[in-house]
Amino acid sequence: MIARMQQDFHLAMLSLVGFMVLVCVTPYAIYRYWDGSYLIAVVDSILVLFTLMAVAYAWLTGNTKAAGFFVACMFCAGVVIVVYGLGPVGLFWTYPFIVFIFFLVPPLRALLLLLLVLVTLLLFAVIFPGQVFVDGFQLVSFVVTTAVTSFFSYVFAYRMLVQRRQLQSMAAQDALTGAANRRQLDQALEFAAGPGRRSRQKDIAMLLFDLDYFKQINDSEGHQAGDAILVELVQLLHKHTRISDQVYRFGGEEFVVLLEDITPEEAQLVAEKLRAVIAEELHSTQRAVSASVGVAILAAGESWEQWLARADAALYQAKTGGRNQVVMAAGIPVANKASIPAPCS
Ligand SMILES: Nc1nc2c(ncn2[C@@H]2O[C@H](COP(=O)(O)OP(=O)(O)OP(=O)(O)O)[C@@H](O)[C@H]2O)c(=O)[nH]1
Repeated sequence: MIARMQQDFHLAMLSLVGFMVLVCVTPYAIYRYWDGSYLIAVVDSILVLFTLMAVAYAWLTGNTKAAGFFVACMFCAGVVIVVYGLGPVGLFWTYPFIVFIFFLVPPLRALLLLLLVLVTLLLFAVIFPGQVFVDGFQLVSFVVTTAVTSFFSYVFAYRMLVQRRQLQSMAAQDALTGAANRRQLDQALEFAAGPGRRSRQKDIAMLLFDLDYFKQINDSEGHQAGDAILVELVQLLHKHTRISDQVYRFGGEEFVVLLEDITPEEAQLVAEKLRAVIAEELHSTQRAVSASVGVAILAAGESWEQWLARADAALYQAKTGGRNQVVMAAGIPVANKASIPAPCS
């Protein structure tokens, strides 16, 4: 449970808001029943109940966006009713509400919802004079203090969002090429070979690329020229694959492309196409650059380590067979055996 919250920021925030609502609002709901303020008591109870239901929904489905938006909208309606019902005393609830809402939805959406609440409260003030605000001075003080609180909450939430996105991309991407990094690859392979994916209709293919004689480019043209080749290679791989096909840096000058929902024949055609594109379009300042490719289709019951080892063995064969070629790994799923094309080179 803790691990899941550590991984999912929105789920953690939603759970925290749920906990705070339970602890802070429940005593008020009980007090309001005892006090005879039934409208507020019912509103408080609904807030607590529906917030807990939304948190449970987020935990069960993982859909924290919908749950957060639902709770935020409910809070908006709740705070308007509470302020209307309690009058000036209810205004105090607006401040924790402002902070809560920035934990639940993206900053701009939170700001728009807050604006909606403020406009509604001001309309109430016009339609029912004296019900929500004691006098004009209180109204102006309220508008200024909520505007300042909302603005600084927005700036803080926006900054957090930008930094979180930067951190996420740093943790997931290779800094040089922009390809997904090794950690992402390990997770993707583990997921692909895991029980959830076993029931898919078509196969999943791993294409393992290794540039040929790359050390010579580094040695003769410098490390920067080598870096530029790696960047260009990833651009080519992205350009000539589907958006859903992921490109990963396996390490050094080795890259993996995962092709989902594909047959072995199609995987071989794609690998061959990519090899040809690299041989034609990838150049250092002094020479053409080629790549060797090992292709492995995930076999039934196979672990991702075994799958990777087969792709690596096929790549080794491509290297020893003369480089600049594609080799299909042995051990392809029994169901597809009849349609396996012969190794091409
Ligand atoms: N420029 C650059 N070079 C890198 C990077 N990572 C690994 N390398 C280099 O890639 C080269 C890999 O060399 P080798 O493993 O000998 O392979 P190769 O020269 O490509 O030869 P074959 O793979 O056998 O065709 C080494 O010189 C590494 O220093 C990188 O991020 N940038």
